[in-house]
Amino acid sequence: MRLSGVGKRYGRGAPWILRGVDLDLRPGGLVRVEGANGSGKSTLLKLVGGVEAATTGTVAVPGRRAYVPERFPPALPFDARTYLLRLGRIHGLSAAEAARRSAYWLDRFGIADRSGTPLRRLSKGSCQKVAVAQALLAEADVLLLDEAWTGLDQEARTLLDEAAVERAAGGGLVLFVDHDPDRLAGAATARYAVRDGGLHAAGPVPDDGSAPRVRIEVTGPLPERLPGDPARTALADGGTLLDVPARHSDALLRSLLTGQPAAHIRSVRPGRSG
Ligand SMILES: Nc1ncnc2c1ncn2[C@@H]1O[C@H](COP(=O)(O)OP(=O)(O)OP(=O)(O)O)[C@@H](O)[C@H]1O
Repeated sequence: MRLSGVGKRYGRGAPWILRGVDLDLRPGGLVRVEGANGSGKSTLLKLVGGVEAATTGTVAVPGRRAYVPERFPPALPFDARTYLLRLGRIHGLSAAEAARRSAYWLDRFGIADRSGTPLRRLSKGSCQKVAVAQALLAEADVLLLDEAWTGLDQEARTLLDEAAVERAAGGGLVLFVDHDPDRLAGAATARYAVRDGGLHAAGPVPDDGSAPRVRIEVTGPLPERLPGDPARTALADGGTLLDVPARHSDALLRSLLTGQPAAHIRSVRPGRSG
């Protein structure tokens, strides 16, 4: 994904919100965007998401994009299931796949019993779950989360944390804004700050090898891609030893347990640090 010389203002004569922004991000990144209120974080995500057009410069984002806006319009004339099905179709899924993924995320967020409720009658928290679900079901190449955790209960926040990590580990690029400075702190691969219309690298999050790791011994066939991109060592008895940073271990274990066919997990142990 690449932004080149991007500027944005909302109308002729209006102040520039962003100017001369260059950004080059690779798949697999989990990127935090920070900045003061009104600095232009949402504007940046909207440009990447194709929701707003750049005033100057070019925005090149390959693949499928999914976006959770800061504010979800609650007055949409759909129930949750119909809305997710439609969004799934817009994301390019077949009707059957859209239905399968909609049901999966409604269930994961614990609102399957409200799938037929009109969105305007759902609580704010449930509505936010639907807003998040529509983006997750896309399994997008670029996932944009604009304060998507706000309004979610703790369980749903954790689920979204894991889903974001999984998307990045699965080769997606995730950009997120959140007021909690610790949001995905252990998992983020880079941070950028929007300031005075410019985008400034706030430093890559160091992975100096000193982070705790987890070792998982499995048997059975493994997919090519796994959350956390674990190091793999073939064992003499045909099993495989997977070694991942601990922050990816939940996502990895879930993926192993829910894979088709599910892998057989023989042991899970703390690994080396440093
Ligand atoms: N559709 C719009 N029309 C006019 N001005 C807008 C529009 N959207 C945003 N702005 C203005 O652009 C500036 C940046 O807004 P933006 O929402 O991108 O900032 P932000 O960093 O995400 O802010 P916050 O942290 O408060 O959500 C603000 O001054 C805002 O008023």
